[in-house]
Amino acid sequence: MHMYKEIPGLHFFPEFLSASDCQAMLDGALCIHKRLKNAVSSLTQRVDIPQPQLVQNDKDGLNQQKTFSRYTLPDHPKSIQCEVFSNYGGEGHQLVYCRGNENLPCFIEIQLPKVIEQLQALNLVTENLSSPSWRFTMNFYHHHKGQVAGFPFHVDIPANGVVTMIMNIQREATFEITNGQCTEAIHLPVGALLLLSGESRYQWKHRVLPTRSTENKESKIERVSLVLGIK
Ligand SMILES: O=C(O)CCC(=O)C(=O)O
Ligand SMILES: [Fe+2]
Repeated sequence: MHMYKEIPGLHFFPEFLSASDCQAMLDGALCIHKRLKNAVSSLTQRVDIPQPQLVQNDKDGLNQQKTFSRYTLPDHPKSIQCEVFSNYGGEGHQLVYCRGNENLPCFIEIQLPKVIEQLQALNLVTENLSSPSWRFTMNFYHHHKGQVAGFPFHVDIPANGVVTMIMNIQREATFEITNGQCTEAIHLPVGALLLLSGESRYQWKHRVLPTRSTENKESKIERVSLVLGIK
């Protein structure tokens, strides 16, 4: 594990997931993506998602007005609900949000024991996290104008939980985190887990840089990241 002493609450595990875990999770996420494409939304609406104060005045930060569509999907043996935001962080970035334990896809449920064990080892599972409520985000970054889309500077919204955990499962990326005075770039290999808690989660903002693509197919999904939030 790596810690950055100037960034309290950030824990970095470059080799948390095996190649086969990553592949299984990528297959699971792409399978859900495919089902979403063929499904009919039960609701489409505009919402205001106020961004945390720290980033509210950023001119290239996230737009607070969002449009999302809600879907119910089969995920054997249950069915799950999710909300789909196209172009969440900008063009080419699609965010799929599953709120609550009942809406966790099976492919991520089976990874939870390992994640919980890690949280316990870090002493992050305190009393109010002992029966956690999970949030799960799938980020699909598409090929857009010669690049793999990124995610501009933001602070994860409070609703996403007190600890957020990013799993990098398809392709490497550069993650950047800053508090205005200090900026750290962290290279995320495939299989990495980056855990944000405390100050790093609330007082620092982060982003993922777009990267040059090696492909040439507009709209192809080139990077998937999965984010678990616990509350
Ligand atoms: O894709 C990533 O690596 C980061 C995603 C992220 O910051 C988020 O979902 O809030
Ligand atoms: Fe984030």
